[in-house]
Parts: sequence; C-alpha cells; structure tokens
Amino acid sequence: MDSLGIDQIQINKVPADTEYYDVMNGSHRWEVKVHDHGKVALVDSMPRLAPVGQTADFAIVQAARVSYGAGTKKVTEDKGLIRYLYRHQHTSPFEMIEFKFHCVMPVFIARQWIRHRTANVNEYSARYSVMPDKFYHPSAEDVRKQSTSNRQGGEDATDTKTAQEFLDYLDQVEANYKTYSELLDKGVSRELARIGLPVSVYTEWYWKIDLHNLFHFLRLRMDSHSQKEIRDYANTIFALIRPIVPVACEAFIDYAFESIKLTRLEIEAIRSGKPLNTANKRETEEWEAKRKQLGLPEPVKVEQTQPSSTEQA
Ligand SMILES: O=c1ccn([C@H]2C[C@H](O)[C@@H](COP(=O)(O)O)O2)c(=O)[nH]1
Repeated sequence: MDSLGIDQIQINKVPADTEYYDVMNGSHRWEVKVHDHGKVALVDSMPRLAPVGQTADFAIVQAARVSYGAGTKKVTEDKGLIRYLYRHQHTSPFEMIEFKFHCVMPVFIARQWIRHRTANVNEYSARYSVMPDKFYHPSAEDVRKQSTSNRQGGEDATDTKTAQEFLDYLDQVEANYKTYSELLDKGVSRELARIGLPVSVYTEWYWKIDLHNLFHFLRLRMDSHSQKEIRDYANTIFALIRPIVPVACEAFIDYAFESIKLTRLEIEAIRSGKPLNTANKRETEEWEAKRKQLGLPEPVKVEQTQPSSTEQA
C-alpha cells in the first residue's frame, strides 16, 4: 500500500527536442597512466549527453539563462557568455557540470589532494582490504634537491650518488611489504598491519567534483609551485576534461591560470613608475617577477637628496 501517494504522482517524460550525443563517445572510461603505478580515469560526466553540435559547456549556458531556449542561441554567443561569467566570477553555473574520476595515487599525494574538501570521495579501505604491493618509486632524475628559496619545494635534481642512496632507501622501506604480508597471515588485523607501510604506497578513490571547484583545484595544483607529483595528476585531469568542456577550459586558462593578479601597491607602482611601497622582501620579489612578466621597465631610482650646505649649517 502506498500511504504517501507516491504511486499516484504523474511523471511527464518530455521527449528530447533535439538530437543528443554521449560526450564520452560511448566509452566506459577515459584512462591515463600517471607515474609508475598511478592512474586517472574519467568515469562519468554530468551532463553526459549534449545536443549535437555543442559541447557539455552548454550546461553552463543553460544554467545561466535558466531557460529552455538556450539551445537555440548561437554557439559564439554561448562562448561569449561563458567567458563573461568566468571573468566576472559568476561561478554557480560552472557548478552545474560535474565529473567523476577514479584516481590511483600514492598516499603522500592523496593527503594533499584530500584538502580539496568540495569533492565527494570514496577511498579504498586498508581496514577492509589488503594494501597493494605498489609504491611510488621515482626515477633517478626525479630525485629533487631541497630548494633553498622555498621551504616546501624541490626543483633541481640531486647528484647521481645521492639519488641512488635515496632510491636504495626506498627499496628498503618497500621491502617491508613482505613483513606486512606475513603479519596479515599470522592474523594481525589489516587496520594495524598497514601502519608500517610508507606513504609512497598507492591508494585509490572515486572523486566527484563540480567544474567550479575543479578549476580551483587545477589552479593550485597545475601551478609550478605545487609538488611535481600532484601537478602530474592535475595536468592529466585537465587533459581529460578539456575535450568535454573546451570553452570553459579556455576561459580558465585565459582568465585564471595564466592571468596575473595585481595588488593595490602594485597598481600604484605601475602608475608612479616607482618601486613597490613596502619593506617586505618577499612581496617585493613577487612584484619583480610580475613586472618582468608584464615587460614593464625597472622602477626609477629614488635619489637620496643631499642636504644643501646651508641646511647642513
Ligand atoms: O603543497 C602542499 C603542501 C601541503 N599540503 C597539505 C597537505 C597536508 O594536509 C599538509 C602537509 O602536507 P605536506 O606538506 O606534508 O605534503 O598540508 C598541500 O595540500 N599542498
């Protein structure tokens, strides 16, 4: 018996007014291998169907216009609207697009990735399942030196001898997998046995995020200041979604990723041609980098005016 009357609700299944196609071309998933054992696979997209002749970008326009006539507008007008929305940070229409990925990455990358709290995540459980015998093991050229200018980063490769020592050290910790496995066989719980494994061990998850929040992730993680290993994943994700939402991706590159933000002090420095009005060394360095990128001339040197002899007297 349907006491709530749900059975009586009439659903009007309105037929499509135009022909639609699958934006993933009927594929089960679009996969890319990352690093030695990693992977990003696009497993679904919303919208999954787009009107023939349009890309999934149409959903941004549809949301912005909140109208069913969106499909009748010209593609060029839609592009202009998407770019306008992006430039002016009208972000909610971008939230109407969603992507679901299956990602396989080392735990130390997952820790950075999980900070993006606007996604939905389901991670592989090492309490319920045995961890795979898979570890991130960089090549010798990827063994980077600690940067002296930036406490987080590493850019240049170490000398080959030190790189080899590092790789030997990884071999040693990876060999602990055998002990992990043996202790599982002896009955130690999976939730505890895994605590001796290094953070280079691979984990995996399903990750679903809307396009607005994905662009935020990509802006931070495709940036040259992010750790190279997560940057490789971010670039892969961008490559996977670009064919599906090419207009939004181009707007992202033009107005976010490759744009420069100017502070009030920087605008003042451009107007006056004088140095940045701050004693903060880091801020000055940041401005110098922007000034060079913009091709602006060096600031005029402010001469220390010598007091005249009469003033001295
Ligand atoms: O580039 C970075 C550096 C740190 N973190 C976060 C992840 C962890 O929550 C914490 C420490 O991470 P590591 O610096 O140890 O990667 O800060 C990032 O998300 N990205």
